[in-house]
Amino acid sequence: MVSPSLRNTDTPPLAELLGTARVVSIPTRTRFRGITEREAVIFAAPAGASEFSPFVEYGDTESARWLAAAIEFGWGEVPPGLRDTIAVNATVPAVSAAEVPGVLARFPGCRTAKVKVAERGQTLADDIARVRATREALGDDAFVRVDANGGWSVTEAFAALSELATFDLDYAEQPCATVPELAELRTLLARAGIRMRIAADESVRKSEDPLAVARAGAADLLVVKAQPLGGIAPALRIITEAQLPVIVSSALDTSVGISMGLHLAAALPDGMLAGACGLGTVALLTGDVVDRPLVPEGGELPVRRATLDAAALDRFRASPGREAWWRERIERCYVELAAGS
Ligand SMILES: O=C(O)CCC(=O)c1ccccc1C(=O)O
Ligand SMILES: [Mg+2]
Repeated sequence: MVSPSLRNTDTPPLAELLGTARVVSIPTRTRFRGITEREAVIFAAPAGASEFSPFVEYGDTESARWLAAAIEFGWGEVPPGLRDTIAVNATVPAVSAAEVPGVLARFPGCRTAKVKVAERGQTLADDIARVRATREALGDDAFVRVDANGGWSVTEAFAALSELATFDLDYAEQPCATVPELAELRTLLARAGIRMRIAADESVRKSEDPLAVARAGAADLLVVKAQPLGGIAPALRIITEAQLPVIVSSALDTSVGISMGLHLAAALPDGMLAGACGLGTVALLTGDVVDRPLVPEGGELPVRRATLDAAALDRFRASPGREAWWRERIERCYVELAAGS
């Protein structure tokens, strides 16, 4: 992993960082990767609002990269944008098939949907029903993807994707957890004559070496998230080196973190984007912290910074205990970054 450092930005002192920080907790509409409350730190920073929102179970070393991203976006510069709108996908959590139309309705105009599969406690039949409902709702000319979050073994993935292939999938995201498993699965699918592109997500954003999956030829495309990779500039470096098409996605951010992803997607030269980006996820939250939430309209989002809404920051303010927890986490991550620079 490119070691995160504070070298290339105008790094604020810790006191300034903490002084501009607001901790919020926003309920999700439906459970998403076990989450029903999305906690985030929002910085009212000089370059514009910025966000720090590593998932609560992540360790400090991993979370420090998310802090480097927040500092870059709030105190540094964003690269020039090459487009001013970004097409986004609908994100369908592991809901029942009957709930799929209601979820899709939150993503007006989206002609691409990404469906969560391999959820713990569910079966392949549940996945098939959810994917079928999505394909039926969107029609044959839409793009439908699945995301297993590494939840399948190679055998399970091969069996599942053999069946799901009948729905003409755009790609399968992180079907298995490890790079060797992804490589083995691709070989098995090719041998069986099943055309199915494989996207790597966790193998990029949670790996010691985000380029290992590309080097191993274990994926057809990469899902890239700005916060976990340490910011827009580090993500662009990884994309350039990987030489694979990419989808820019969110980590269930508020509109502030979504704006970071939009600026990354906007900086990518034509031909590097593999399709609609996973940046429509504000639609999965019950609220937001900005004036004009970055929710999809006509299947796309405008590339712009978000402006904070003071009343919303108050409304979603986290409890004093959670606020103290996040402030201590920022301090620990800041120390890790300072040590790395
Ligand atoms: O890509 C999308 O459509 C939305 C983002 C998403 O799925 C996600 C959100 C939070 C954490 C993990 C993931 C993921 O892609 O695995
Ligand atoms: Mg994913």
